[in-house]
Amino acid sequence: MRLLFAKTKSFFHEAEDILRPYWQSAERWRSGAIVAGILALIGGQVYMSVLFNNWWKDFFNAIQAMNYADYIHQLMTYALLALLTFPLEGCQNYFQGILQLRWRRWLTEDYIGQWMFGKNYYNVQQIAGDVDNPDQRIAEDLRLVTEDTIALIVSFVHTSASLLVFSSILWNSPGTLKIGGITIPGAMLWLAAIYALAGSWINHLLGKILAALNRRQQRFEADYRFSLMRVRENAETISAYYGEQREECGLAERFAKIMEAQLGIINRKKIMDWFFRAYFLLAELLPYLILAPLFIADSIRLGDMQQTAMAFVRVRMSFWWFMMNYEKLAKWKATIDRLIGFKKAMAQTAALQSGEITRQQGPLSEGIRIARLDLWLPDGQPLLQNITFAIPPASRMLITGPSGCGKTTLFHALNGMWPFGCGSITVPAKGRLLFIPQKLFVPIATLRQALVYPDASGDYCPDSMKQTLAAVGLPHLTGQLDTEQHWQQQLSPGEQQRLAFARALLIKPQWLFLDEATAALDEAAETQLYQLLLDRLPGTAIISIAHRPSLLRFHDQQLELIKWMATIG
Ligand SMILES: Nc1ncnc2c1ncn2[C@@H]1O[C@H](COP(=O)(O)OP(=O)(O)OP(=O)(O)O)[C@@H](O)[C@H]1O
Repeated sequence: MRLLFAKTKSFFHEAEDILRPYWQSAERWRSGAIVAGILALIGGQVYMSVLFNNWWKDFFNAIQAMNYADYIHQLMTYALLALLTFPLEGCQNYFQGILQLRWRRWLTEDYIGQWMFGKNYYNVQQIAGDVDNPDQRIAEDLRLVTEDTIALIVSFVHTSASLLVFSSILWNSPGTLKIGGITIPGAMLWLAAIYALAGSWINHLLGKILAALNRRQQRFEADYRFSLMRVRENAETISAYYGEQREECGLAERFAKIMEAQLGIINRKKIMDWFFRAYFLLAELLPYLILAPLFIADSIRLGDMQQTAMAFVRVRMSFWWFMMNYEKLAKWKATIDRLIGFKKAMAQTAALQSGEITRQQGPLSEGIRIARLDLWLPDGQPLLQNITFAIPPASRMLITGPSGCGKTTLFHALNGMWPFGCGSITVPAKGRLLFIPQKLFVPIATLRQALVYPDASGDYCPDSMKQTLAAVGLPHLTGQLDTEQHWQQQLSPGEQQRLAFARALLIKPQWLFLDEATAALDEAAETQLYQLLLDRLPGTAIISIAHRPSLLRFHDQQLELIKWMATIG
């Protein structure tokens, strides 16, 4: 029990970290006003339900007295009450929706910011742990957490207010219970409370596994969606390998996991439904077991019996809140758990970034300097050791070495993307570094935007874009600057590499890092593109990773890496 209490306390503490920041943001006053509006509407609804409760008494008393005029009068009153009630709930739903929208927008901006900050979106993939599908956490979990938190709190407040009001009605109700000759005061209230709380507890025991089952299912759903997306993204390669059967098997395996998780949830819900049905059937009858004998003995009037029975239902339903919302609470907890995982992963990656590789800024004239740099794999195994070299402005360096020795990782370290290691990297405070990675990224956008990614296309002159495209061997694309396409799928790997050179020529960085940037091109094209770089960017330092010795003539230094150390030639 103590363990359960400690666990619950720590969960709510962590949940507070997810939910509180919005209510401390600049939006808190506006949203606070919306919350005040919702509370006022809830108050109005509870007040109306008390009026309705009184109406039931008067209505049945009119029937019992066989008073037709009063009966008609009660019907008119009902119509009036109904007219007043309708807008209250509609307005409350509207305000709830607006509040959810604002909260979700704020959280989404905050989470996207955290994800993008300090290359977290990349670094998070390097660390082990519970960091699956961050995209789902941002897109779906933030929607769910805002929707469900508001819905649960609003319904809890509504229920508590109803409980308070109807408890007092029930406490003063005429239903009495005698045990051993002793009259129990507020017997109907006790009965409603005990029955509902006992039911809620049994329901909790039956359903406590649901949170874990829901979490598992959400994870499998996200994995499945991601696999489908990968098939779409890599359609060409899969098709070239005739990989359909393998993909079908993979998708079927992932889908089977969803089925299995879903079945677990269905089975658990089935047991809970059986219990719920039996519980509900008895609950309907319960107030009349006490009130009907009193009515038959002529101790109470029909209207009093109906009013008490209605109040009994309201109190029972209020105590039942936990049971009614069990599944929603389980889903809400699963969502919060996933967001806590996301936050922890972001904190973990932020801690990695402040690792043992020191990055500092230096004067432009001294260029980039690397001193006593060791690089490790994420599990701590050494990759490269004691690397010291400098890249002066406008110099040309070729980095070679056997596959897997750590060339790309060295680039990642220079780019601030590899936190595992120690030593120091000094980068000039001024002057732009541009990295052209092995796997080029071409956004789904207009060619104009794709060409100068990540810069804004409006900063570049269309004529120079066209001229550069023609110079790198893509003259057929000059007329398509405003065409929006999935360029990565449409362009051949060689064309994508030409596009990367065009990007470098337009952006004109002071330091240009090329990671096997001509691997998909023939030697003639490679020569032409490198010559273009030397001619058009004479002030740019070019650092290339390549396997082909033919590139040596475009560079004046060679850094040869072998696993665990480096030699400069
Ligand atoms: N996130 C990671 N987790 C574990 N190991 C990694 C990770 N990233 C890279 N490695 C490993 O580090 C080693 C160096 O990889 P890197 O890509 O730097 O090699 P490379 O010299 O550029 O190879 P190539 O010439 O084939 O491109 C490889 O053995 C690779 O498997």
